[in-house]
Amino acid sequence: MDRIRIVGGNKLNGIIPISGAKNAALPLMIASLLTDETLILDNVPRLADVAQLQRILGNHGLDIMSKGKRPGDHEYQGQTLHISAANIIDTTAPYELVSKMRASFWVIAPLLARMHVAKVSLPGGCAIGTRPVDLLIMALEKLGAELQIDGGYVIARAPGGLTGAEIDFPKVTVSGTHVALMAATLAKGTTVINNAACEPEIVDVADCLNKMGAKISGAGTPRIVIEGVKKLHGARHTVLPDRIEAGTYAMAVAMTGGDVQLAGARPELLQSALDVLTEAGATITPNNEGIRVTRNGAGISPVKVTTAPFPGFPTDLQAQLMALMACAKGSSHITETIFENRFMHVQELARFGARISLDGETAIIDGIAKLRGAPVMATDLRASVSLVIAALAAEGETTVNRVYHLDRGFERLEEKLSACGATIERISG
Ligand SMILES: CC(=O)N[C@H]1[C@@H](OP(=O)(O)OP(=O)(O)OC[C@H]2O[C@@H](n3ccc(=O)[nH]c3=O)[C@H](O)[C@@H]2O)O[C@H](CO)[C@@H](O)[C@@H]1O
Ligand SMILES: C=C(OP(=O)(O)O)C(=O)O
Repeated sequence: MDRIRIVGGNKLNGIIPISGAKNAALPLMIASLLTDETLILDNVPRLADVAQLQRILGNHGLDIMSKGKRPGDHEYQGQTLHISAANIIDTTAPYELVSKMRASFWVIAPLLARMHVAKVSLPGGCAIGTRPVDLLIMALEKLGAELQIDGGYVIARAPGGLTGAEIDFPKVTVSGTHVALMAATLAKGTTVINNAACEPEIVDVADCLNKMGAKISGAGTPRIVIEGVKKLHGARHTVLPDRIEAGTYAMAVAMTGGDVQLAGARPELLQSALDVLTEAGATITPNNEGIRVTRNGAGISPVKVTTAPFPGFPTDLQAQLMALMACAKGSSHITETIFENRFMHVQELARFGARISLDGETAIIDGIAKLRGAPVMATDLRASVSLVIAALAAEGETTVNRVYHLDRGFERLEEKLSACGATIERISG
């Protein structure tokens, strides 16, 4: 199993190119199931989750062609995928494939919408809470599907096709919104999604679906209206930049000090995180090429932050902020409201000497002057990268074990950080 070795203490200086967003690329790839024509996706990140979804889509009978680099392409340019679901030969998504990645469960929506039948294993994904799918099932039932759970599979049928309906989510759910949105595009009549997630990745998927001929309005607001159409067609779409990757590197710079340009990052996608970083003492300068992050001299100030659905502070940056606050001059409070068990990084950060206590859904972090490197274990995707951030600023050497979690969501992490002066290497095997 690969490990990452980091020797801390170097400031980060240089340019970090921001990749396409994992959490948009995955549902966009899944949306290709809705049409028998080719969907072309540009700026798809090279990630383990993307490769896994390619396997899942391949199992349904999709042809996926990945275009290689062309002269003049930037070394970090994302890949272009040509995905064709001309023939769906299998409407089952098996446990062996789906259990590795939560988003793969979402294939249930386009399969039901187009094929009127789907059998999909209950999902896996990051161990950050119980993560039920009751609201996804509720949304599909509202659209007229019959669902039952048998042997760990959700078996869904809609013999006459789906029918538009009013879907009221009792809580904001990204997965629920993606599923309802995709299913409703081919339903008969109009669907209204109330209390929809407003995350930029939802907007990106809705934009792509509209290019494919869907009739969606209101994406990015809590009320999305979808007028069902008979058929969708092919389209070409560029995956939006990864706001979580951008926020992660911004926190790394705030932690180590230095001056880094996050090339291609879009500030409006992570304004709440940028505001918190400014409060913590980093200087954030949006510019034409992305976002410049600097911290020179000044220490890190403590903050009080509560995670919330977009445009609030993202849960996917909570662990990284906690690593940063481990070195703040004072006591910080971070409250996690989205997932009930997203504090697995606390015990690992403690190995660096961080002083963190938990009180229900709030972590209290008493900053210390210096963390010390240690062997640590990656537990989930964002927790893993919080350990990398801590290690970059810690005195001495850190080994991060189980880095396959990182590979799910961070493209070429070691290359991007070492290009900015970090001492970081992957140890294979
Ligand atoms: C691949 C992807 O895009 N993953 C993101 C997505 O996860 P995901 O789509 O799984 O997150 P949701 O927004 O659906 O979950 C939010 C909350 O709703 C609960 N819930 C959800 C569905 C359901 O049927 N019942 C239910 O109770 C969840 O347990 C959680 O407590 O949004 C999360 C919240 O921004 C992010 O942390 C993940 O990175
Ligand atoms: C929790 C995450 O991913 P997933 O929903 O795929 O588990 C994440 O991207 O931080």
